[in-house]
Amino acid sequence: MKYIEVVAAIIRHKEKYLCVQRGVNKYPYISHKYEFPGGKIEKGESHQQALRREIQEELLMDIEVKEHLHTVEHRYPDFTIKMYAYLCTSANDEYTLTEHIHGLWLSKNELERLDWAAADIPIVQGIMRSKG
Ligand SMILES: Nc1nc2c([nH]c(=O)n2[C@@H]2O[C@H](COP(=O)(O)OP(=O)(O)OP(=O)(O)O)[C@@H](O)[C@H]2O)c(=O)[nH]1
Repeated sequence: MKYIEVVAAIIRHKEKYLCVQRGVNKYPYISHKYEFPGGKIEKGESHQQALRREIQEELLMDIEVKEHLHTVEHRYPDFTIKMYAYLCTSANDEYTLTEHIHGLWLSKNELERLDWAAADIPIVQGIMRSKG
């Protein structure tokens, strides 16, 4: 079973969190799901470097990486991911989607409205339970 390590950015700006939607994918359980921006960690990269690179590529956005929030391991039918989620901040709410089909800023209690990738559900629940 393929095993991949992924970083995800929980980008918070003015009490809202940036959520992005994937387009069609060869795996139906990934297609059109919402997720946090990020991606695979490349060889030799720190989590912080991978996050800053991925967010620059996917959103043309500069972020500041803050604390580690959660690590989730999830087994999909065709691969397993280990995902490290970090709280990040941005100077403003502007982004340009280069890979995703939709993006939106939601407050904590609105997050559960979206159809999240299965691996993200524990992360979303953790954010919704968190204070502040
Ligand atoms: N970035 C990100 N990926 C997630 C999340 N949740 C989740 O299951 N994933 C999965 O983790 C993998 C992330 O790798 P990626 O973004 O580099 O995937 P990709 O297939 O677009 O990249 P590739 O074309 O280089 O293979 C994908 O299979 C994605 O579906 C999430 O919240 N953020």
